[in-house]
Amino acid sequence: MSRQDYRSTTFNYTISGGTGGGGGEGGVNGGGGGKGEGPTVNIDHSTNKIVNLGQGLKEILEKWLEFPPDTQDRQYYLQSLAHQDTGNWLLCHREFIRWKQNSGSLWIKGVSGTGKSVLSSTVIREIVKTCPEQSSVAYFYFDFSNNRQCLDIMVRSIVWQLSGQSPLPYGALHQLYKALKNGATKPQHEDLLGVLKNLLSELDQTYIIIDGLDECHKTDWKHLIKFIHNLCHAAENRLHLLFTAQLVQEFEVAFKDIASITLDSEVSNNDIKSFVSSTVGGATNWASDSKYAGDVTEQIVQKSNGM
Ligand SMILES: Nc1ncnc2c1ncn2[C@@H]1O[C@H](COP(=O)(O)OP(=O)(O)OP(=O)(O)O)[C@@H](O)[C@H]1O
Repeated sequence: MSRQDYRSTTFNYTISGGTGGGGGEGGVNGGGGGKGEGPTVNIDHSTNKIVNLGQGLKEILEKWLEFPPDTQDRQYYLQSLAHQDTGNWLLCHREFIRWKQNSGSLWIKGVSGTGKSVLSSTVIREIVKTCPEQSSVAYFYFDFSNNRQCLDIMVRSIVWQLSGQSPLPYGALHQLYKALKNGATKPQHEDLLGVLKNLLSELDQTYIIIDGLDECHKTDWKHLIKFIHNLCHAAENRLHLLFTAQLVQEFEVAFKDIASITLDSEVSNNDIKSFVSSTVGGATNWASDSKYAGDVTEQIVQKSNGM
């Protein structure tokens, strides 16, 4: 359903689970209990956005999904590492521009340490900054250090982020919550995939960026590959999916038909040079002397071999 269709639709919400009213005045028999009231949802009909989830529908759904991480912490951290202007080569790359402007998938691949995660954060910054207001963005960093290595956590996080950007925020998720006995049952992988497909069909241009597929638990790889393939074929024409991963055989085989950019020493040398030359220039020893700085930078860049 498009945004336009929502404008002419009336939504009836039945929400259970509110708090009962206070007890009545004590008498010989005690007073009657107050009237229970469910959480209220207010919809701004000019935008069809939920403006107030009343007594915590959003919180109820978030808890039901076991608090999906939004990984903004990782985004901020990686952007703090990115040396100024590094990654610009990618933003100007023909394949990247094609991906940004047209729906489809793009795989950024490279061995460990070639800067895939930092580049992902640059891509996310670029998309958030430059894409039209009606587009939606969700991202996830698989990450050993934060124990974010499960496919299930990634799916919950992406569903949660996109739910908040839907024309009817959290509507599809709330439907699922109701269908699963008002949250008595936890959603299965397939349930969440159904919500994700709904979201993708109702959202305008949607950008999903997933960093570090190889950092997902290997036991989940089979399902992860299936998930990526499903996304590639869902919601024709409106999903832009970018993911990064090391060059492992399983991914090479599974994603052989997906457009890709390989990070090798050739493409990353300019970024490395920019970083090394600013570090050498700021050194407090002989290396920063203009007589030697150029040579020192060249030697380090050569020895770094793209990492
Ligand atoms: N653009 C950059 N500016 C400054 N430092 C960078 C940049 N890119 C990478 N680095 C440095 O290199 C390190 C490794 O980068 P990153 O984690 O992005 O690589 P990766 O390819 O994702 O590695 P892995 O596959 O092992 O996860 C970073 O922690 C950072 O110190």
